[in-house]
Amino acid sequence: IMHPKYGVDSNDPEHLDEIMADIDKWGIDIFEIGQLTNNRPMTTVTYTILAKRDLLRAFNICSTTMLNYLMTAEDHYRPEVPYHNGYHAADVTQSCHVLLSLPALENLFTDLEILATIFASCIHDIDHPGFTNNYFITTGSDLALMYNDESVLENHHLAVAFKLLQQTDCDFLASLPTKSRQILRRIVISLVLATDMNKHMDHVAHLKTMVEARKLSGADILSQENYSDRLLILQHMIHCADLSNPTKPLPLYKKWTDAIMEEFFRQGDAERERELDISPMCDRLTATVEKSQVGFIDYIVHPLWDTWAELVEPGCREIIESLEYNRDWYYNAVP
Ligand SMILES: COc1ccc(/C=N/OCC(=O)N2C[C@@H](C)O[C@@H](C)C2)cc1OC1CCCC1
Ligand SMILES: [Zn+2]
Repeated sequence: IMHPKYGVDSNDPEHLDEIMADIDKWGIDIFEIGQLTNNRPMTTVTYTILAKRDLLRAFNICSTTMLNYLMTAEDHYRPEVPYHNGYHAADVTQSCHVLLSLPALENLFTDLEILATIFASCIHDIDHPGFTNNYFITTGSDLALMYNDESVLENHHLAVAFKLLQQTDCDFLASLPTKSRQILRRIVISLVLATDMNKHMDHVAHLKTMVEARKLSGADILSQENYSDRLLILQHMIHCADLSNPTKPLPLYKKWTDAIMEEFFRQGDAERERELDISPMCDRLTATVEKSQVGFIDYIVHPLWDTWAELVEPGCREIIESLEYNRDWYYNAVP
């Protein structure tokens, strides 16, 4: 049977055509895609990317099954959560899609590794409750008990995503040979676990090591990477995509900031209510939004992206310029 062009119906197909023409570009308007697809940005973006990369055909994936899985997965993101919802999943998936196409990474990854990266991106925050790992650990939640305080949310996202494959007509991996399924599952697990912010410093440290190694070896391409280095590059990539909001066009970045701050403030409200210490940046009564973003960029996002940009030189020049422009904008906006 035939499906709509982007996998989902639209109230304005011509306008959706215009927006989706930018699917390979940094800075596509994910919010606009959601408005044109009745809040299905994740299904729309992921299906379009998999079809465009010919991965559905390469792995003999039935479109209907793929769409059943994606819509079911998107239904397991919580629309009432301001930031960690289907829009963020679509954003990280599309951002990884663009990074996978960087010239320095051309022909580096197998189709299975690319399928795994796109799949990991679209489910990496599934069923996110809108509170941080630390909140679940300090409140002694069942989730923290289940995962022994270690990457609590990330383990939960993985368990939910793989469990959904058992639903009727949702196992889009059914026709993959067992060996390929095992390899894909290994990669997806390592990529989603890599989105735990506690791993941030390890990402930056390893990226710096790889940049230095390339300077010493003089090799200008990453082709000779062995399997473990290739997997590490994919882990750094999804972490960069997860922290890419400050590198996007300012109008989009500001929407992401409003969303994450509302999510953090609701956590702060819950902590105040429960007479717990209010987490940093989560107190809506004392927060300094602009200053927090300058700090977020200076201490976390810029060090990460600057090192990534050096590794994939020169493919991320414009992205870094956008980040530095946005940093100055927030710096000047500090009251
Ligand atoms: C556009 O802004 C953001 C986009 C995305 C994120 C995502 N952060 O990672 C997930 C997360 O929940 N944590 C845990 C928290 C304790 O620390 C966080 C630095 C990371 C944070 C953003 O801004 C924060 C940081 C400064 C002001 C609010
Ligand atoms: Zn995320």
